[in-house]
Amino acid sequence: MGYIKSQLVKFGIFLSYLPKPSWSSTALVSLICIFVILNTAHFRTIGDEFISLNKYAHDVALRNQQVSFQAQKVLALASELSDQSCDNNNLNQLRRIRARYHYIEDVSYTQNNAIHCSAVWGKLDSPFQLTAPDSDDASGEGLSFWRSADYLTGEFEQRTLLKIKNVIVAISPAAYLDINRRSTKTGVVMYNDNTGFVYFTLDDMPSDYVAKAINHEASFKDWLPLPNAIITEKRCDHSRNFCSVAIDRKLGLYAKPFTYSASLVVLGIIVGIVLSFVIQYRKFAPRALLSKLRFAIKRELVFPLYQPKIHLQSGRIIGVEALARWVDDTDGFISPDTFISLAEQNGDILKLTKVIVRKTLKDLHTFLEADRSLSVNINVAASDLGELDFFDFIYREMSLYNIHNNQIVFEVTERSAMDHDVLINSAKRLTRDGYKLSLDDFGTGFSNLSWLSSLEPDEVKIDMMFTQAIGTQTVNQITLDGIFQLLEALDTCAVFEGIETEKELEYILSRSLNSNGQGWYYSKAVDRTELSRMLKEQPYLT
Ligand SMILES: Nc1nc2c(ncn2[C@@H]2O[C@H](COP(=O)(O)O[C@H]3[C@@H](O)[C@H](n4cnc5c(=O)[nH]c(N)nc54)O[C@@H]3COP(=O)(O)O)[C@@H](O)[C@H]2O)c(=O)[nH]1
Repeated sequence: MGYIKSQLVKFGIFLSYLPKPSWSSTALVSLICIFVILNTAHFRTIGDEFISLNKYAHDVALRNQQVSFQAQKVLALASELSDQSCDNNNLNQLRRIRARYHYIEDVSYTQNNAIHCSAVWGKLDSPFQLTAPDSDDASGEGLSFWRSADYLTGEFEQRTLLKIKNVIVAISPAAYLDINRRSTKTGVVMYNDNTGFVYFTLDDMPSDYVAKAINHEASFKDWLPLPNAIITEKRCDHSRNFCSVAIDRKLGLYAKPFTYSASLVVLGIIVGIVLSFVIQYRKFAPRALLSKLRFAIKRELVFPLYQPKIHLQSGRIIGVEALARWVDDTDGFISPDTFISLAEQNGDILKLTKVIVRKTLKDLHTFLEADRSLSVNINVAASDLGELDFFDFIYREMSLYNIHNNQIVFEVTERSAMDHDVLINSAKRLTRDGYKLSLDDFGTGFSNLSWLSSLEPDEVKIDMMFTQAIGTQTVNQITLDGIFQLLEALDTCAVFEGIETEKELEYILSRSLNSNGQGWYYSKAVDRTELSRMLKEQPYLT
């Protein structure tokens, strides 16, 4: 119990962190979900109903053929008998005929619609007078038809009767009983296609639906969730003008118990609420991260780690690159690619740069003051350089320490578009003040030859995609060879980023002895304490 309770509390805390959707949007999304779920269930049910009605109509039509065949056969055989005297011999003949056709309950002889004898009831003491038939000669075969006539069976028992000449057959009441109709709300009308005369109806066929069933034309409207919609399946034997039409009333959800629809509504509400939370989360998660980032910048919770920059031939650590890191209380480590872009896109990058610059100078000033050949690369977004405040800030921070300006290398990362002239003027101002300039990600989209000629950087950083292409026989490898040639012609220091293997290091050294590099082959970014140890030990010296 205690465990469940604590999990519930945790779940409650988790929910409280989620961005809450408004009531109106939740209601709207829930309504849409209810609509979709109800309609989907409705269409599925109607689809099933169509299938089962089709089968039912087919079975009834087949049975009609069998019943009609048997009735005609019995009528013909009985009328062909030479002896129609109703004596025992004649009755036994009738019984033998009837026994062969199980959809026929009885066969009898009449005179003027008065029955004198039948296979089941034998010779009657006095003739049994039938009511007038419902239809005479409806099929043009001299046929009389009673839908439901009082028959010999007794009071309250009616039979469907067919008569040709003086012979009457009574259709067995069980003739259609075994047809499976899967739904209690389906029924059948059997009628004459020519005259519209209704022979009889089966199953659930209210009288006010008879005409509707006969006249119904199938259309897409049958699928609409309307309370009075019906679907029908018609089968006709045109040689006899005989049709049967099966009808299903109360379609889709109208056929289901109220609790079924109610549970779908509840499901729609639940799905709607969950969906609203998901939508809200998707919509506001970046905003939530941004507000957390702003909080982290304000509280100076972002911090730098330092990746050593090595002179590749000697293995000496000649500098470091300050790389921003952010570990959020709830989300944990957030990649700089994510939060730097977020800060750039939302106008917070300068504030972030300032935190990193302030912390870097504070962390490293003793190392920089102790070794004047040591430098630190600090990433600045191009947009930072367009801000006047940036220069005042740098001036103020640098004045706190005895660091030479030429020990600071500003690495210009060009992610957002920036006015070319503003960037060039700012870069010139930095170099005039004695700072060094590094062009980051050289060889990629924003950092290309045009920037190289206009910014005149002290250092170019060759993007790690070229380093990692070494030995791959790819376009990047070919481009890298071109970059080596370019570097030979220029008096610019090159730093190869992302060196991960000895093979990469050897290749770079084989092409350019004086290059610098950094990468996981040497070290990932480390904190001040680890850096201090590395600077003292110089572990990569060859
Ligand atoms: N404007 C600012 N941009 C910054 C700052 N801090 C970082 N960044 C930029 O964010 C990008 C991602 O940085 P990060 O995840 O820190 O990745 C750096 C290194 O960790 C990574 N690296 C270094 N060596 C290797 C290696 O051998 N293999 C490998 N797969 N990755 C390696 O490369 C990133 C350093 O990139 P670069 O700056 O181009 O030298 C990145 O673009 C940063 O620039 C900041 O304070 N401000």
